[in-house]
Amino acid sequence: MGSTSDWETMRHAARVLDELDVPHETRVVSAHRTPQRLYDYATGAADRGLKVVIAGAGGAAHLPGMAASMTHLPVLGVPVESKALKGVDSLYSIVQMPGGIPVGTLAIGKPGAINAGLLAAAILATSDEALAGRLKAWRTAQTDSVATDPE
Ligand SMILES: Nc1c(C(=O)O)ncn1[C@@H]1O[C@H](COP(=O)(O)O)[C@@H](O)[C@H]1O
Repeated sequence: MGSTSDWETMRHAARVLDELDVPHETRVVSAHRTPQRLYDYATGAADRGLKVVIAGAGGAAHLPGMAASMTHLPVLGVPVESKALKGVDSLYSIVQMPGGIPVGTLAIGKPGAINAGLLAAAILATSDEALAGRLKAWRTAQTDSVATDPE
């Protein structure tokens, strides 16, 4: 994520990964404030064994796109809700990538972070049957938790 202030949003992605028992790491890396850290992180990600990158940032959210430009790993972008423009700026910054460098862009804020965790797990589950089973169980539990009556 681009800032420690994004953690309130991005912790929901980490929580989902915890629930699915998917090993992961969390880092603050900013294209703007720590460009060398971003370069080192993105160019070294695949060699370190990472399989998917979730990048959350707000405002002029260049982090996901810049990360995607420096790794062939799938990059999922989460637009963090900004104060001034409610995250529409973040969304547009992340989603409008030029053809050739994809970022899989999720919804603004908490739902996007949750879904980034689930989508990362789904990507990993294509080559991990045990994880696929845990993902199915997670979805079943969610279905079972939805009340039929609003009261
Ligand atoms: N969008 C980016 C990038 C980046 O794209 O590299 N680095 C920081 N930021 C964003 O700036 C917002 C405000 O950050 P502060 O709260 O630290 O001032 C955060 O949402 C962060 O993601």
